[in-house]
Amino acid sequence: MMKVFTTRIIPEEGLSLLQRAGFTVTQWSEPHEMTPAQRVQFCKENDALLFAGGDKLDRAFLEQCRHLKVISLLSVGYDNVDLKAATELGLQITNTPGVLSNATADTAFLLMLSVARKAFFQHKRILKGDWGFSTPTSNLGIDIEGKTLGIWGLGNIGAVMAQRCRAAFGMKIIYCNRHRNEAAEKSLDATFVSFEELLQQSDVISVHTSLTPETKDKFNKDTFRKMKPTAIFINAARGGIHNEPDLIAALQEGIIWGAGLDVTNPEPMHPDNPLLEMPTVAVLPHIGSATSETRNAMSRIAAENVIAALKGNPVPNPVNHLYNL
Ligand SMILES: NC(=O)C1=CN([C@@H]2O[C@H](COP(=O)(O)OP(=O)(O)OC[C@H]3O[C@@H](n4cnc5c(N)ncnc54)[C@H](O)[C@@H]3O)[C@@H](O)[C@H]2O)C=CC1
Ligand SMILES: O=C(O)C(=O)CO
Repeated sequence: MMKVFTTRIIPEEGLSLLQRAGFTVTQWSEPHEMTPAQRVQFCKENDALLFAGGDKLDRAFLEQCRHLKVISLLSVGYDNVDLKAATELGLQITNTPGVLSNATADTAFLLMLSVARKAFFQHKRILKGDWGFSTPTSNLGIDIEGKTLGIWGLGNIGAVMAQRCRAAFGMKIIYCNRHRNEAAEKSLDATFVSFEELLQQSDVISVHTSLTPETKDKFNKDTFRKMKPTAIFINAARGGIHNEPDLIAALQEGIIWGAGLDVTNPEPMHPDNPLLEMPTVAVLPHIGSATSETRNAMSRIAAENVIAALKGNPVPNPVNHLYNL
């Protein structure tokens, strides 16, 4: 009987699919990470790995997994995997695209509105017993209605964020992407702009690219300086895309107005991070896709990738070919 190991407890939908397909499934159920040695051991004892969590899967680890029929990621992001090494070693890697776009875009939307209205900060004031004496000039946020949203990375999630913002707030949509997306331009009335124009014209910038050598640290001292002093920066993609010390400085010096982060660098964020005390900042602990419906759907897709690989069929969601993008 073929054996599958999952690096976290996975939702019921994916688990029961694997079991109904006749595989023996072992799950890591401890509330902490396994050691690297345990991970290698589990890999050796199984035929497929269903990988949840952002740990690095580097060449040294992958070399010990050559016998696996697939490493099925329970995520759309694959930046934690050395895809070049995996491909050279003949290891199939798969992901779970599409099903988490709505939930993740909703998280970006939640952050945008929370920053604009300083919601997390106001909540913390109440917790501290500081409801305060309200005046017509206190507790002011900013309106989102009619403002310009700049999407960096108009793929699956970026397109949903744009659609939500256009429908809810009549925002003007501009975007910068590796390729023009003419369908989205029509349906969202979106305008394709250069990265420089995106920085200069956006009231809100929402980042939805993958993390690659090209996008790493793209938001830094220099790029924040090109943004409006009233701008809000949202990142629900990967923390490595912004330079965190530069973001802190940009907010402290009033170079930009606010930031909403579902992803940080590093994760977890240290509780003493100054971002957590700033009124115009909202931080979430990487919960972009964390709804019951979405995580169930992700587990189903991840299980389908495992089942296809173990039955010798083409996997529905391969990512090996993306390593040079
Ligand atoms: N916060 C969270 O929990 C989640 C975060 N994510 C992150 O969001 C990312 C995007 O996910 P999807 O929208 O599903 O992927 P996608 O592949 O549909 O979209 C990514 C878009 O970014 C563009 N892009 C990539 N590099 C670029 C560059 N250098 N310049 C301009 N555009 C570039 C691509 O052309 C593509 O249109 C994932 O890679 C993942 O890291 C995804 C799901 C949940
Ligand atoms: O899918 C991803 O890439 C995530 O970050 C978690 O859903």
